[in-house]
Amino acid sequence: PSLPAPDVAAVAAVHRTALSQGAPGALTRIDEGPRSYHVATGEADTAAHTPMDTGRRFRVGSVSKTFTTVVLLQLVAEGKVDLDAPANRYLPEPLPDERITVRHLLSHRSGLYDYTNDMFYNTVPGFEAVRNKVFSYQELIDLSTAKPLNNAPGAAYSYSNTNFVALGAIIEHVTGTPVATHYQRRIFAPLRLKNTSYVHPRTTISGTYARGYLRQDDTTLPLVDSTEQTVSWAQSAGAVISDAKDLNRFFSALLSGKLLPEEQLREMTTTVPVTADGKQSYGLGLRGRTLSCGTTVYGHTGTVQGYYTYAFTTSDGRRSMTSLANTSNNGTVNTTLGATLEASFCGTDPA
Ligand SMILES: CC1(C)S[C@@H]2[C@H](NC(=O)CCCC[C@H](NC(=O)C[NH3+])C(=O)[O-])C(=O)N2[C@H]1C(=O)[O-]
Repeated sequence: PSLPAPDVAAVAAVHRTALSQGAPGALTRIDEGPRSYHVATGEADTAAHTPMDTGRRFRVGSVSKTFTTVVLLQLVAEGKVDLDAPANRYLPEPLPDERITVRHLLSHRSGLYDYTNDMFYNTVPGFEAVRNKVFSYQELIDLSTAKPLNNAPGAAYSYSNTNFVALGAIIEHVTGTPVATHYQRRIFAPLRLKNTSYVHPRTTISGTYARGYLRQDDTTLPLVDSTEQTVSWAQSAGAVISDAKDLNRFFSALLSGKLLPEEQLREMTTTVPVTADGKQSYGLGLRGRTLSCGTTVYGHTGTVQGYYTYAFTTSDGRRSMTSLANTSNNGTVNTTLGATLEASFCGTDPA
């Protein structure tokens, strides 16, 4: 069944609302076959007053988790990793509970505590303390395992960056190759994602990009330019840089079966509800969202200092949308930006 045409006017209205709530700028790009729709609002750089445009790169935050999942599931398809084996079989140092499996990590059911809860409790001081730091995977895992598990392995969904740091460690330990190389060889190059990179621990973004602006906890204070950072606190859980065209191409290729064999794609898209209304779900490194028009889209969201991202596609990969607002620590903006999904896939004014 064909989808209603995207409501570009409604996307622009969502952007205007996000700006009224504190975002310096926003962009949305929708791709469907040869057609693409572009909406850019506000500024990419508030000092230079550079207008936002949809071709700018940005930090994608936890959308990186889907890239990490693709690499891991390709290793599963190659017989190098067993989804239901203990994660400790593939790690250089053991997690505290042998019952944690690779699948638990991919589906946020391990119970591993999320160290960013403490790291960023005070938003700007926490960010400033780590923005130029370089962590090893083990240092981040140790921060997590200093705290008890949130739940027994497999007993509940509890989102944790630690899971995807551990998955990065597994990829590197099993293959002896850095995740950056896997991303490049397995995803970026084959899909010709020319504006997508993993440059950890370099702090700068090359090419043309949107600057990111972090709101302070005291919201009466000015935004903090958070563009340059190592993102070493996240790495395989959040350090990819991309743009809207590449993310649309990535999610479209993924859901249309170009990156994973059928069996692994089915594992990835087998989702479990994570909200009471059942409209939001999580599979393996992949979010599902069922929209008001009944369409379910698959992708991921991202929150990294200065950048909110939504990147989703239809179950057949035919229509993809990426939206960015270049601010963060502003939940109102994040929720507002999510309304581009309704406008892009249901073609209606968001309620
Ligand atoms: C589950 C999420 C929302 S959080 C997770 C990951 N991002 C982070 O863990 C960063 C958390 C601190 C970000 C910071 N906030 C504070 O410091 C608050 N004190 C800000 O807003 O820039 C990501 O990305 N994921 C999002 C996701 O998957 O959508």
